[in-house]
Amino acid sequence: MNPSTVAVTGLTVRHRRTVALDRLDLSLGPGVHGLLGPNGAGKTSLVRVLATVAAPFSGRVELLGGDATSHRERTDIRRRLGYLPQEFGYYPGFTVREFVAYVAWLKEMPSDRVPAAVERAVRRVGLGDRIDARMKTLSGGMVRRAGIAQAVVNEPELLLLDEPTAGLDPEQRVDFRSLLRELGTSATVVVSTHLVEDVAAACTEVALIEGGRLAFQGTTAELTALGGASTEGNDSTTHAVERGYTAALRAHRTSAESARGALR
Ligand SMILES: Nc1ncnc2c1ncn2[C@@H]1O[C@H](COP(=O)(O)OP(=O)(O)OP(=O)(O)O)[C@@H](O)[C@H]1O
Repeated sequence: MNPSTVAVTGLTVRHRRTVALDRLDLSLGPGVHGLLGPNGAGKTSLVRVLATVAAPFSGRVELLGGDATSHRERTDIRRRLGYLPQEFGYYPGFTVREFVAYVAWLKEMPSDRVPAAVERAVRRVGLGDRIDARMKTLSGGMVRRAGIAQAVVNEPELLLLDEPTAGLDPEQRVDFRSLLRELGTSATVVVSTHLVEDVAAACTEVALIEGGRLAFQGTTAELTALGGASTEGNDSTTHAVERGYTAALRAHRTSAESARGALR
């Protein structure tokens, strides 16, 4: 069995006729992994499979040493992972405490551990002073933070965050990135994001997806190095990670194009 927290082989995900992921192979271990790619690349499709809320069309998905396609093993995997979807629902009349406790209950956490775990999770996202406020009274950014709290309440070994910083104010983003770094010292954290600042500040590794295939995987430093010295734009505004991202995408497109050419 593969020792990685996430071991995906030949993963294909389809939405009717659209192929969102195309025979993807990916292994991830502890650390903070930035999941990058253009709009429609397949990031959300991948995160949803890793969160076990969507089923693959084909391929193998091993999470935390278990087979995610096996009903029995999936239950154990779900207890041990945390997931923040791009959009999530909640009962508007619930307080933040009730919302996070409800998720702890869904994760089948021992009930004597829940109250302290809920308070810790809510404090970690800087919502301690609003813990007894109703969800419907929170701002969009605060709802997002409550969403992050529910994702970390069970101290997950695998944490999946789909665009977690969308809607957070700059100060909260800075705090959130330091929380990510802390979580990544023990857990495998996957963060889908369009913000290169998130990657530069919090991610140790990067997986870049395009057209449902892996275009690049390596450390953030390796991605940055791909960008080389800037020859275009103003260096102070063109971030080094952004240049690496663009260079990796272009290299992937060129090699995909020559592979297609060889087949013609
Ligand atoms: N429910 C759906 N029905 C049909 N097609 C879908 C559905 N969800 C996603 N797709 C398609 O699958 C592909 C991958 O979409 P996905 O949402 O995984 O990409 P993404 O990388 O998360 O994009 P973004 O950065 O815009 O959030 C796209 O072509 C998209 O149009």
